[in-house]
Amino acid sequence: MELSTAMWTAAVVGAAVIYWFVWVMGAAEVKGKRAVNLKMGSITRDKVQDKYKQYWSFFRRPKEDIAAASDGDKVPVFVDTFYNLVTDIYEWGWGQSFHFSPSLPGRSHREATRLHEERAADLIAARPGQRVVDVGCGVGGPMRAIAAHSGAHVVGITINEYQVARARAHNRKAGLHDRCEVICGNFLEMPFADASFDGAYSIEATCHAPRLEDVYREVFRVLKPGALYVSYEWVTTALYREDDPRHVETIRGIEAGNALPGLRAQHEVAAVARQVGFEVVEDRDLALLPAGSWWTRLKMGRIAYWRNHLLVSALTALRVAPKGVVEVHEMLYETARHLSDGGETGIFTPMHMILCRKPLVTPN
Ligand SMILES: C=C(CC[C@@H](C)[C@H]1CC[C@H]2C3=CC[C@H]4[C@H](C)[C@@H](O)CC[C@]4(C)[C@H]3CC[C@]12C)C(C)C
Ligand SMILES: C[S@@+](CC[C@H](N)C(=O)[O-])C[C@H]1O[C@@H](n2cnc3c(N)ncnc32)[C@H](O)[C@@H]1O
Repeated sequence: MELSTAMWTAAVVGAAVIYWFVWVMGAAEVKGKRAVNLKMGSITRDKVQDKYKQYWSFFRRPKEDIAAASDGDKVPVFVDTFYNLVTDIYEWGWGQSFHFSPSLPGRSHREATRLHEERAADLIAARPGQRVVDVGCGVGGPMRAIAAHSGAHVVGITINEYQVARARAHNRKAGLHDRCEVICGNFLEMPFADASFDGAYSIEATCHAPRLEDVYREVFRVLKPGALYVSYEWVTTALYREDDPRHVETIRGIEAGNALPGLRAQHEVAAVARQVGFEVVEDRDLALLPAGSWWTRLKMGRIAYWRNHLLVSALTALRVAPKGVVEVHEMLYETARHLSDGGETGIFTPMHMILCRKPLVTPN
């Protein structure tokens, strides 16, 4: 074979391999987001690396420092930065629902995710004609599943402007835009009138609040008397020991890689709900047996994470993805390891469920 023919053949084969690697192997978990389209939310390309560094130096500190009054107020700003950095990577590698669910034998991750969301809708007895608030809605995976399942009108709130745009685009595409609304705002000061909702839910979102009572008090305020609220909380369990360095490393790793100002203990959740005025109807960990383990999906994804790492490194070298994406991806890889350690040891759960009711009459 002539040299030029060999070179052309190599070029064509190389291009085919890159195409296969990026567009076929690197296909989004849920069609729509691909590696070549990774944006970093509303951060401009040249600022991604700096924003990541700022994020990391804020959240890698011990929770006592983050919780200090002055820095506690900065948490929502850094949570917003976090979601600018990770939203596209989450959609690309996980899908439109940014949460875990118990694995179900014979069912796909997508089905298990949907059933976990529908369970929230059933717990608050959401039904057609009702107005329900999704506290910390992400790009709206749960909102669409819940609106479709229950027939209720869902209003989602997220601190991140980029997620609002993504959620609205997905709602329109799913034909659910007349029943799913999304607004940008802080769930610690919701822009909603008192007693304006028939129900509320939050899925793996209130863990970003520096003080759980602040978000629960807001949910209480916007609910009508008698209305139900369900939350899936990220907490440490009774098996967590502060004097075990491996436990501490796992929990610190989970906090730093997920923009958390400090995980709460499982037993604190119901006490906070009562403190703001709720009646606690049910309070239990949905991860406990007979539930299938939620962390197997993370462990099974390891080969895909390596492929993704090579892909983001190549795209950064080619200047398709902005500088900083590789670091963000590495942080997520690390956090996935801490999360599955937390699940396997049983010291952490992302699905402690609390179901509360706002009393018909609120005592003075
Ligand atoms: C509720 C929260 C988010 C929970 C999960 C949706 C995400 C937690 C860790 C994330 C991921 C870790 C590894 C990534 C992988 C390296 C990459 O190649 C593809 C995306 C990941 C799988 C990513 C997906 C989302 C998570 C599972 C928190 C923030 C309160
Ligand atoms: C892990 S995501 C979960 C999203 C969604 N519940 C889901 O399961 O797909 C957490 C969400 O909480 C939102 N959030 C965190 N802090 C917030 C705040 N102070 N105000 C409003 N939204 C907030 C984030 O923007 C994000 O949308």
